[in-house]
Amino acid sequence: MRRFAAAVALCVRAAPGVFVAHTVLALVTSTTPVASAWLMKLIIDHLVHRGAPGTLLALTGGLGTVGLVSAMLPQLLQYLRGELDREVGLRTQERLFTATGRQVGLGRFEDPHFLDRLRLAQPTAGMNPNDVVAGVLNVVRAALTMGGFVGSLFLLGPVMAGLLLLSGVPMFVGEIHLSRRRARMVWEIGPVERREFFYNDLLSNVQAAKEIRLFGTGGFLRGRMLAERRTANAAKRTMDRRDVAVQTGLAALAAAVSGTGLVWAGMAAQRGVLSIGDVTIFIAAIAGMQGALATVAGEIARSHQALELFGHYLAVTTAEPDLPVAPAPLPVAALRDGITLRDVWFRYSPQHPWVLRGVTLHIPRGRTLALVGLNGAGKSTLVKLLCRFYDPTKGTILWDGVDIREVDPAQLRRRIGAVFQDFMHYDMTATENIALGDLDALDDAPRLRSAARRAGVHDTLAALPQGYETLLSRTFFMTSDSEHGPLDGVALSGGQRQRLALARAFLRDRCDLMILDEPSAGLDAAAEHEVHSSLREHRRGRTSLLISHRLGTLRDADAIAVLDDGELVELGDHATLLDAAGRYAQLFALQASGYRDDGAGEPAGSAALTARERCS
Ligand SMILES: Nc1ncnc2c1ncn2[C@@H]1O[C@H](COP(=O)(O)OP(=O)(O)OP(=O)(O)O)[C@@H](O)[C@H]1O
Repeated sequence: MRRFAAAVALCVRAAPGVFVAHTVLALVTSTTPVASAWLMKLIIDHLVHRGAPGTLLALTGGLGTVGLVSAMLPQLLQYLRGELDREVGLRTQERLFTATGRQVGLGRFEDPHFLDRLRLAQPTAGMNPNDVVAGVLNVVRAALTMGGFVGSLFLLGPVMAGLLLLSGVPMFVGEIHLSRRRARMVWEIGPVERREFFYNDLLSNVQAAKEIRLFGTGGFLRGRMLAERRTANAAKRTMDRRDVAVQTGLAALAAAVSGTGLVWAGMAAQRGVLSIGDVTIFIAAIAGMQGALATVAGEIARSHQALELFGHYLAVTTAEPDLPVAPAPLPVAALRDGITLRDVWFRYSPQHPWVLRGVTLHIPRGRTLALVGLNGAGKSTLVKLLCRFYDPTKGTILWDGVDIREVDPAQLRRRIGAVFQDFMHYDMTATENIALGDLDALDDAPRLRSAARRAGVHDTLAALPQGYETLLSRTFFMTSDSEHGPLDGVALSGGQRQRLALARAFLRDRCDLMILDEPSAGLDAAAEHEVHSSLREHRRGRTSLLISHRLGTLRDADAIAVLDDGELVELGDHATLLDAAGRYAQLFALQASGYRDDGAGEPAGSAALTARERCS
């Protein structure tokens, strides 16, 4: 009932006028079969008893009107139902994605159960709260029709009417059983269908197309996709067979009951207990009631299934935030002192190993801290904690002494600019790709251009066919030009995309903390130099966290923190760390040896003094 009430509320809010019109018309249509059956009986009895011609005219006129109404209403109802589906679908989609957007962190997007529910809860996957309401409305309509016929039958043969009603009981039980099993099957094959979609997406995705062609993995992936489809099909086939068995049994029962009814009516007419008109309405009533019973049972089953799907929607839209939000969050003021990590321990879940182990670190305001470490050392994880995509498992992160769990996450993030290692490229125009860093700049061309200039991508963008308005994707057409037809978008190179991501981050130049996780990994040597000079300029006097495996680009950072398997093992500036002859010095010497022209690579364990002499 709670789910049903929520579905009705959603439909009413989405399109109140259409909802009322649809409901009223649907109820009116339920009365037409009974009305025409009675009019038919009256006409036949009238003809048999040779009644007055005026009455006959009125009765036939009435029957004609009812016929006209029942011929026209279904089309109107169908249109209203379509309109309601569209409006309710739109609102459902809006509420669903507003709710997922309210999730504070990333945890839910790594929870397969949540993702299964999210898929089932989407109108595009067939879930529409209107199905729940329309189903219940159809039940009411069929029940009204049935009520009319039951009344008629009770007048003619109460025993027969009782028998017919009783035959409805196994129908309900059977249909509800089927709908329960179907809902369970839909839930069980959810992960299978999501995997199928994953392979499907891979096989139609330009990024994956290169490797798939080169490694010749198309057949393998296609096989995997089809295997998932077969698994889903097998589950559906089992369900359909069960459906056929139950429905056939129910249909046989219905036929037996109506056959018995007809035999009884024929014999009663022979004995003179029923008139010819009575027999006519009896036949219409039996057929109408059987139809209505089947409709009621079928619609109850469908509504039950729609309610189950709507349950997933409610579960997603009312899901608790994955990270707790303070009831009265503190405002996040501009950074005055700095950001502190105090004994931070983190693992992605209790089943995962520790990724950060007791990290204590201070990033003073206006300074640049560089993070160094081998692959998997925990650098990007630390960044995600700073942005509060996850909370530390133990320990705290303080923004000017305030635990970031106490502040509004959206406010905190407005104070942070970032280029992530796995930065995004959007299949949108160049303007939009940059402006997504700060939507206030969407119509501010000088700001967008200045950010692009600093990221060294302005000349590339300005030279595109439509300049900054060029679509940076080959997946869609640009808007059609009536003379030349649809225009192709443009694909940027990897390095150009990275510069675009940098421009997006530069747009937030007023932010308090700039995080750059491998900002130049895809750039050529000249571009890297250019971008790092620009970054150095941009960082001046700002608080920043810089991650790079190219240690040469970090040497002018105010401090360098070395993470090893989640532990902070060294902290100091470039010179101090080289003198310390530890992990950093080893890594630096190893990397620098690759640039020497005597061809001798520096072995990993060599003395750091040599490294300092040669590299600093
Ligand atoms: N979402 C996640 N769920 C579970 N484990 C994760 C997740 N993201 C990262 N990890 C694990 O956490 C560890 C640290 O990963 P992280 O990305 O922080 O390393 P990193 O130092 O940035 O490495 P790289 O230099 O390769 O970018 C790795 O062992 C990784 O497998």
